[in-house]
Order: sequence, then structure tokens, then C-alpha cells
Amino acid sequence: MNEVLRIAVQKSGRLSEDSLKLIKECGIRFDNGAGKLKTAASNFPAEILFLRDDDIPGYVEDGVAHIGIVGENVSVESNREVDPVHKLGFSKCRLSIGIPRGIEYSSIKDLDGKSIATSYPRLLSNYLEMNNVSCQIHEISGSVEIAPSIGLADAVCDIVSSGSTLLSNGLKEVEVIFRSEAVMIAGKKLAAPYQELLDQLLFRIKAVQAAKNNKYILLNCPTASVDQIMHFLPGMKAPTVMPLAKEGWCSLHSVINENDFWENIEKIRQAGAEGILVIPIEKMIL
Ligand SMILES: Nc1ncnc2c1ncn2[C@@H]1O[C@H](COP(=O)(O)OP(=O)(O)OP(=O)(O)O)[C@@H](O)[C@H]1O
Ligand SMILES: O=P(O)(O)OC[C@H]1O[C@H](OP(=O)(O)OP(=O)(O)O)[C@H](O)[C@@H]1O
Ligand SMILES: [Mg+2]
Repeated sequence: MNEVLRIAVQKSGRLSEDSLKLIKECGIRFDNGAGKLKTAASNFPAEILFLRDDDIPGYVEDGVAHIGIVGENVSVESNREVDPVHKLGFSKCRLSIGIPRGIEYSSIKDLDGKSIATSYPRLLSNYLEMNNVSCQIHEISGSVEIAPSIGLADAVCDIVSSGSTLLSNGLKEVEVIFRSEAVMIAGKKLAAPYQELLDQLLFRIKAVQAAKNNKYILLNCPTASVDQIMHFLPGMKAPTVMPLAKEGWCSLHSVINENDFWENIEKIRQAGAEGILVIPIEKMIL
């Protein structure tokens, strides 16, 4: 197969580092020397294109790139015909409406007749329409949070993560209109060889993500407690249980999910587990 999967990633910005890290964790090696806008992988039929994030959905729709990594906010705002094939779990943020801190706010209806500055006119107008509110939208491409203080608009609608940009510009968050994270997008109806390469890449991405969400756990426990502990550590199929060289004791090996880690650790300690070791997993094939 000579086909090469073209992957579009952001050249420099909030998505760049995590996008390249993910591709590397999938075992794909490439050289991304400074200023390089295109690079070929050395051990996977892929080429990486370094682009402005706003241009990525368009390139994927046109087939210039087969797949791309962008924020869901940018993908949906672009209204391009692309498939959001897999959420990637990084660059989590929200698109929110903010108003000057001193202004009282009770509901979205308070914004009726007001002006809002944003880089996301489509997402904003859909939200306003859904709520039967009519506003004047000022589209600007950056430094949106400055708008109320220079008299450009009454409110803003922009990306919020920690909220510190809103805060340092005298604004408060009043409505979350969209929640976003990085997503892999693909062209509609990819030709079979590219779909096959995308499937291989997705298989690797899922293994990397599963490994990040789980830890390998080893512990010692009284043999009589195994059933109770297994209940909290079901493992991928079932935990491994081996006798210890001490009568009435065994060693139990399993995986534990990051999300309920502390809660379950407490429960297995109460059930008699001792000498608990928790180890990161590098890849996890389900
Ligand atoms: N503060 C943040 N925390 C988390 N994710 C964010 C944050 N700001 C932006 N993002 C996400 O990262 C994406 C890229 O943000 P960035 O600020 O790098 O975009 P940009 O300035 O438009 O970049 P480009 O120069 O490529 O056009 C956003 O579309 C959003 O999905
Ligand atoms: O809630 P916070 O944690 O403060 O993050 C929100 C800010 O982050 C992004 O800007 P960024 O810093 O990427 O700068 P840019 O808009 O110039 O790209 C976004 O446009 C917000 O301004
Ligand atoms: Mg951009």
C-alpha cells in the first residue's frame, strides 16, 4: 500500500503540543524541525501538515488532509462537512458569554437587544436563536475580552478555561453555550486505504487513552477477602490471584480506573488489602 494518510495539526497554539505528543505516543516517529510545515513519518504511512487551526476543517472537507485535530468549537463553528470521529480528551474548555462584573444578570433574556463580541458567530447565533433572544453580533478574531472596556460591545462570547482572562478584564461568566475538547475529524467517505490507516491510528489512540485512564494495581490481602476486593477491582477480564508464601494470604493484580481510584482504594483497604502498589500503564489494548 503506497497511500499516505495526511494528518493536519495546529502549527502553534493551544492544541499543538498535545496533538504531537499523542501522535508520538502512538509510536509514529517524525521530525518536526522549527519552521517545517510538512513532515513525513518515518515508520507509518503518514504525513503531518502544520496549519492554522481555523483552516483545518476546510482542508479536511476538501480532502487536502484526510484527518485533522481541532477543537470541537472550531469544527462546529466552521460548519464544514467533516466527521468528528474521536474525542481526544485534551484542550478542554467552554465557550461562554461574559459581561462586565458590575452588571446584574438573571437570565439570557437580559441580553435581548445587546451587542456581543465573538469569534464564534455561528455557535453564538444558534444559541441566541434557541433562546429566542436577539442580539447584535460583532465578529472579531481575537482579544475578544477587551470589547466591553473599549465600548465595542456590551458582552463577549469566548473560550473560557480557568476564567482568569475574564477576571482580569473585569468580566464574569454568565452562560456556557458550548463545551469543547480536541477532536479528531475526518473527511466524509474516505477512500478505503485511508480509512484503513485511520482505523489503525484510532486503535493506537484508544490504547494510549485507555492506558492513561487506568493504573496497574498490585496488593496483598487475606485469601478470605479476595471476593470482596475483586468486587472493586474487576480487572479487564478478572484479576490475577496468586498465593503468597504465607499461609492464608495472596497477591492480587488488576487494573483500576483513574476516575474512581481514591474511592476504591479506600474500600479495598477497609477490606484488608495491604502493600498496595499502583503503577502507570504505558499502553492498554482492550
Ligand atoms: N484556555 C484554554 N484552555 C483550554 N483549551 C483552550 C484554551 N483556549 C483555547 N483552547 C482550545 O484550543 C484551541 C486552539 O486555541 P488557540 O488559542 O491556540 O487558537 P488560535 O489562536 O485560533 O490558533 P491559530 O493561530 O492556529 O489560529 C481552541 O479552539 C480551543 O478549542
Ligand atoms: O479562562 P482562561 O484560562 O483565561 O483561558 C481563556 C483564554 O484562553 C484563550 O486565549 P489564549 O491564551 O490561547 O490566547 P489567544 O486568544 O491570543 O490565542 C481564549 O481565547 C481565552 O482568551
Ligand atoms: Mg485560530
